[in-house]
Amino acid sequence: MTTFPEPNAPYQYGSVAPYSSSQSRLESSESNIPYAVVAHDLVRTFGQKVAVNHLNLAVRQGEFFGFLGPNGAGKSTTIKMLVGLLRPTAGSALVAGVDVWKEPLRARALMGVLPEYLNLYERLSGREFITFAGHMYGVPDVDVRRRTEELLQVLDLANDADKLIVDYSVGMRKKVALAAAILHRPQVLFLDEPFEGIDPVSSRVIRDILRELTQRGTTIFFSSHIMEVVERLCTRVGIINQGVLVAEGTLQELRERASGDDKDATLEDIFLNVVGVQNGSHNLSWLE
Ligand SMILES: Nc1ncnc2c1ncn2[C@@H]1O[C@H](COP(=O)(O)OP(=O)(O)OP(=O)(O)O)[C@@H](O)[C@H]1O
Repeated sequence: MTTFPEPNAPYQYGSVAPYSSSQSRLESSESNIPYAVVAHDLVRTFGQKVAVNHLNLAVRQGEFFGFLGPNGAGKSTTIKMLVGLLRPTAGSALVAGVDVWKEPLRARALMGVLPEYLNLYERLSGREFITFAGHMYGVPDVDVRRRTEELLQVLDLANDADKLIVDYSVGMRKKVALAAAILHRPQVLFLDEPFEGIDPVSSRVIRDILRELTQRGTTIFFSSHIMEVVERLCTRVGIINQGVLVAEGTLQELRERASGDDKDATLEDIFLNVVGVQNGSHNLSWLE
């Protein structure tokens, strides 16, 4: 039996041992696996628009968590609040037991982030950028050099490693940003649409790297519109719609809740069901 909070129910701290510096992580009362990401009643408004509406979520260490939702649902806004890029209007966020907004530097050291819009140093080469990121995280120089070369190799960037990032393609930019996000072996990795603009070969390589990271204890929290990838990789999925977390669980749990008897329902079926999209209801009158 899981102890995850119900979607959008206020997160119960009573079910989680309080964090203390000596404990260095959150632990649930029923399981010894600590929570790696906790969103507690997160709210973000932009003027009148409520982009994220009292979102409660808890992801355990080592989970591969897929965060889904239609365009404009609030995925990126949530991720930005979780990683310290966008201050919540209300609520709090913990990463590896550290309050992201109270101890931002400590929290940032524990995470890797691939944001939606990549803000890269355009006048650095790919190799320089990855190396710079490693040094920023305090990784020893010898490890930075070895890991940078390996990452360039496996991500098929070696031949372009000395080219300036300004001349990189969309996919190359994403790969170099991913390399920079994982080089310091973060405890928690946040990826906003990591597979967008990525070719099938690199996509396979990235999937393998991400799987290996989770097998070695890294928690991955990622958003994607590519259902097959989410279905293949994720141990658990959350679906957000209009700022509200409308479903959350393993694929099996979501299938049972959203599709009833349909044991063969795909994640796409479940997603469309949960966000309330009807088949064939979007005809263009002027095409008739
Ligand atoms: N800086 C901002 N100023 C005003 N409104 C914003 C801002 N950022 C996001 N929003 C609004 O908040 C809502 C959620 O946006 P968000 O980018 O989080 O959605 P998303 O789920 O990531 O969408 P997509 O899948 O299209 O990337 C949208 O209505 C968007 O217009």
